[in-house]
Amino acid sequence: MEVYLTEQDIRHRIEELGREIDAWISDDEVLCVANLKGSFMFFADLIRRLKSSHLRVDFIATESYVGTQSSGQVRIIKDLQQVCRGQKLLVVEDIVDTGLTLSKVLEHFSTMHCPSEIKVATLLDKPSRRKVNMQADFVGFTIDDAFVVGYGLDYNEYYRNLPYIGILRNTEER
Ligand SMILES: O=P(O)(O)OC[C@H]1O[C@H](OP(=O)(O)OP(=O)(O)O)[C@H](O)[C@@H]1O
Ligand code: HPA
Ligand SMILES: [Mg+2]
Repeated sequence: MEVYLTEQDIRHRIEELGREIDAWISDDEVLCVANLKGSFMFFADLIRRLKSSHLRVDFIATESYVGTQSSGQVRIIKDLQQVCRGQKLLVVEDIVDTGLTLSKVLEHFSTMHCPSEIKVATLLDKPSRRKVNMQADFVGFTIDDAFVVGYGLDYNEYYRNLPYIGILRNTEER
């Protein structure tokens, strides 16, 4: 496995992102939402950098990938526990690739919930593979077109436990 982003690279960037996101939250109430499963590690590390005392967390889950390919059908398999009303909402993603997942998630929040403002934080952005025009507000790293795993990201559910982000060159690797 080729290492693409080390634990230290990730930690340093999250400290910077935390400061940017704190400035946006200001003194307002915020609901931070992890889109599972991929974002669980980033989410845990990011929110512990945030200083707000008006911060709550919740989780949604989506599914669309088989192997290295998006099926094109994004299913929301878990929603928030409560309706989000009149507060800032931060969606936390591990990666924006084709943009299909983020598009579905934002549409879901704007139709089923009513936050005062929505922003998106993603650890990784792969703009070369976009199928829909989507842009996150807070981006950790803009990456090239390669299938990455680790730090929450999977290939057929494996590799999520790696503490770094690696490039899976050969899908026969495991
Ligand atoms: O921009 P896209 O091309 O839609 O890809 C990005 C999404 O795909 C992955 O989720 P996946 O569907 O694999 O579920 P998982 O988080 O459980 O791995 C990843 O965690 C993002 O949520
Ligand atoms: O590069 C990726 N790696 C893992 N999961 C993903 N989901 C979308 N893109 C990726
Ligand atoms: Mg996945």
